[in-house]
Amino acid sequence: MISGTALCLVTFIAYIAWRNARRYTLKDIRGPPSHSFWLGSEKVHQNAKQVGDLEFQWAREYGPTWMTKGCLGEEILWTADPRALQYVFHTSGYRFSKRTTAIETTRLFTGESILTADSVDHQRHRKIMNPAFGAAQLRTFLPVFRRSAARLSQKWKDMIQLGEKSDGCTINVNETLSRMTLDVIGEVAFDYRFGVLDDNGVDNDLVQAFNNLFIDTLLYQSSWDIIFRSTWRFLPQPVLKYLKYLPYREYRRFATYLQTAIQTGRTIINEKAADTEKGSKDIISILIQSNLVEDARAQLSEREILSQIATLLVAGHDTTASSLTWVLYELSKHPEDQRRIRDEIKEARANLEARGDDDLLPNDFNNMDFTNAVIKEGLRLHPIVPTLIREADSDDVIPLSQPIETKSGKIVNEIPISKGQGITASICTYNRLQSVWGEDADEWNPSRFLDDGREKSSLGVFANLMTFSAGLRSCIGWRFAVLEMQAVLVELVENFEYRFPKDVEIIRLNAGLMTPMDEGKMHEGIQMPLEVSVIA
Ligand code: HEM
Repeated sequence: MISGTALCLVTFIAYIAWRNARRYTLKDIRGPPSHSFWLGSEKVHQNAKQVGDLEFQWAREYGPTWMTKGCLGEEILWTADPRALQYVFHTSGYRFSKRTTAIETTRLFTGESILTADSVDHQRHRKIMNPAFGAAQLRTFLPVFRRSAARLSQKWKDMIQLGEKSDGCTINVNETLSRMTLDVIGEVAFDYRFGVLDDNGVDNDLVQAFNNLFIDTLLYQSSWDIIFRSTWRFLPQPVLKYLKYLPYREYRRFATYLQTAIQTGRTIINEKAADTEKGSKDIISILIQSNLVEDARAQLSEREILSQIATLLVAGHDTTASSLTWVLYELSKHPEDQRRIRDEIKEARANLEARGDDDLLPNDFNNMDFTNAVIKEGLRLHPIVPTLIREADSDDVIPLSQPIETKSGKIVNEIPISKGQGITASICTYNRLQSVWGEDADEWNPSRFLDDGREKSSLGVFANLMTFSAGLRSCIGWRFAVLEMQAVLVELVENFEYRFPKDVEIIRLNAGLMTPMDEGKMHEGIQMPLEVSVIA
């Protein structure tokens, strides 16, 4: 028995060694030492005290492109180099696919969605979803953003009034922002009222299934799970289909969420079919209409449409809530920037009155230069998706804007790679490169975005940032997210003042998204306690 197991293990390792043998190796590229054959630097990276800390250190030591060892001796190319990122995410179209581990993990909680589709299939998803994210459509969502922000504002005022201190109280801003953005996505994406901000919807099955999903599944993965996931790229697709049945807690959590989202989606779609009079303008209704006008081969199947519901819930609410949370965190440390935003709001309101309009429109938000600079700076310093993982579909050459010195002392400005080469794009490092953002790249300085020179090279879909990714697979919801952030930030800065509490140490953890926690109270889960007081 033991010799049988040993034989299987030896054969498997020999197979991996054979798969790892490539035309081009990265052996000459510098990088941190590997900690073990089985885990390489993977666990050390995933369990780093703070998201980004190791990458920032590696980039300082080796330049913006380096190599680490992954599981089972694999070589992984890391890059934050602007030209390399432009090449992988933009110029090459679909030649750099998402890696199997990333796709199959995402499939566990979104099913056959836009996030897991590749190439021609992805184009089909994107074409049908695009109309729901256009500028005209977004304008119809703005009243929902404003209404929800006003409800959140009222909720905070009630909390402050009920609190012990009359001049303010400490609020875990991430928690209530997340509830608000969940209500928003329910309403604008499916015309569905979760009502979680008012506590009515907390018992909702979908809300329950989503609650802490990524903390329970992706934060502090076990060694065996990290190694197990790294073997997925060796497994044939028919075998990967069975991952969703694995009896482990993490896999059951994903499966329960997906099943619940699909069931809820079915109910929503049946209700829409029964009420054809309503003419709904939510994302799923638009998607269904745009699907109907496509010819049969280009249409999304019912299962694929249902999967978009699971996707929009995951991609479209905590992302914006976390990004806003980090902006408020920075503002709580920079009261002078809060005041500058308030001045800008006053000016915009005066213009509004002079025009005779009722409320701020997308253009008014776009004209608030400093407020937008604050949003961009928040997205730059705190990209909630800190890394993106890709794989070369064919042999290729990665161009670099910043040449690197190899172990043998050569200076190279391009790196030849073999088919199958894993590439990790370090978004958080790119967003802090001094060569792009200036010497104060590690510091909070929204004014950098008021200086036109900073945005001269253009990577990514927004403000030269990689926070929403770039190219064909960039975030479809980035305009949605920016408008929602503008509307909510204006409401929350106009009505409240923020201070960072004493004795709190916020750290950034990797739970799928970059997640804030209070170092002294990790057991309390996601935390961003800020002292909030009402502006009289
Ligand atoms: C500040 C908020 C947001 C950030 C930072 C963000 C970031 C990203 C990133 C980095 C990707 C690429 C993921 C990958 O390649 O694996 C992505 C994709 C995506 N995002 Fe966002 N996102 C945000 C908000 C939203 C919102 C509000 C929606 C929808 C309402 C949304 C829907 C999507 C979808 C559907 C995709 C998949 C696109 C595709 O594969 O073609 N996101 N997002």
